[in-house]
Amino acid sequence: MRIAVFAGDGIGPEVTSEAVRVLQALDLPGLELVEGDVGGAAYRKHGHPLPAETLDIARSAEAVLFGAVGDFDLDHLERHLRPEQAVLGLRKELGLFANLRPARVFKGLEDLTSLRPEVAQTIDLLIVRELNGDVYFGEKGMRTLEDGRRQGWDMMSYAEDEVRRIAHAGFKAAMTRGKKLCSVDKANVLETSQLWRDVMIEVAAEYPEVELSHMYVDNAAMQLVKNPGAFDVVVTGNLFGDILSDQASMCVGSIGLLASASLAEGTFGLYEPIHGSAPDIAGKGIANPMATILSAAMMLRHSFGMEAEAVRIEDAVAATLAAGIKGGDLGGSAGTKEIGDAVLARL
Ligand SMILES: NC(=O)c1ccc[n+]([C@@H]2O[C@H](COP(=O)([O-])OP(=O)(O)OC[C@H]3O[C@@H](n4cnc5c(N)ncnc54)[C@H](O)[C@@H]3O)[C@@H](O)[C@H]2O)c1
Ligand SMILES: CC(C)[C@H](C(=O)O)[C@@H](O)C(=O)O
Ligand SMILES: [Mg+2]
Repeated sequence: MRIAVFAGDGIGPEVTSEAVRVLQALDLPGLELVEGDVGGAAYRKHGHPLPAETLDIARSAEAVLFGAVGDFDLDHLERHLRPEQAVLGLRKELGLFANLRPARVFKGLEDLTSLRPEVAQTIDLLIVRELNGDVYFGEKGMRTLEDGRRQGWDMMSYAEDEVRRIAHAGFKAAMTRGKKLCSVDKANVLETSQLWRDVMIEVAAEYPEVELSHMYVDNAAMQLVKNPGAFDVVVTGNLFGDILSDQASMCVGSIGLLASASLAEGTFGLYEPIHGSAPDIAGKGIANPMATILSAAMMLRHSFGMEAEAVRIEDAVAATLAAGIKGGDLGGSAGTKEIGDAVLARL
């Protein structure tokens, strides 16, 4: 079990080390952890946010555990040298096109979300976010017009095959859950979304048991807080999925709880919390490591087929929360390591 560990910037190393402690506590056969530099930390050391040796480590591993990247002090750099390019580069280079972001309410947190408890407790959804295309990876640029105004642009596009493979990921996920798939787009305005919708309808023919619906992203943002229990699996593009998943995190209590898996075809995957490097709380030992610990559980399930071990971790996190051990993000006072200790004790 060769796992690359890329802790990154800000709270990345703090939350990643708790997830590593959890993996080590499980006595996994042949567990080998290989660290690599990413993000601002890698830029400062190697002059690049995703050095070739880091990419090599990722390619030599069966899975990657990723913390977070981002460093506001490096925002002046050219875009290709900024810390965020590490995660974007890994997603692209490793063909990680399917990003699974589950959100459900843990027992004991119903009163702590941004929703009314009776609404919050209905949530159990999965966002399947396309991760290799959209406006993220289209041609982009900045220029000065003749009249001196600056203009920036980012090309939004999807090719049919890119939509088709994420559609299959969405339908397959729905088959393992409530058999409801809501495709979120902006087809009333965007050609990209019209193609997206057409392909979703085409692929639906291969999954007759799954009920496919379509929703515009603005309505989806509203329904996510009004009636989130109506969603089972949501499949959407890169940008919409980024935004909706942060929103979903507050519907279940905190961004410190949402894990994710970024998957290629096959079993390889990169696993990371959906949150960033949180510079405002970095170095204080107060970040919630649960999203990263839950990402490690997703890794055991998807990349190593270790369902029982994944459930053990998820149950230990749930039991920790049920015991009232919470970080500041959930109105509690437990620090990063204390939360890690509590999860370990319950393992
Ligand atoms: N995948 C990634 O590596 C990733 C994801 C998102 C943002 N970023 C980067 O992170 C940097 C900061 O971005 P941002 O502030 O917009 O988003 P963020 O997710 O880092 O933080 C948003 C807010 O949530 C809080 N928060 C986040 N994670 C938390 C945790 N585990 N426990 C408690 N509180 C937590 C932060 O303190 C902050 O107030 C930027 O450079 C951004 O580009 C990276
Ligand atoms: C850091 C950034 C590039 C990234 C994204 O937009 O995908 C982040 O917000 C995420 O959700 O993983
Ligand atoms: Mg995001």
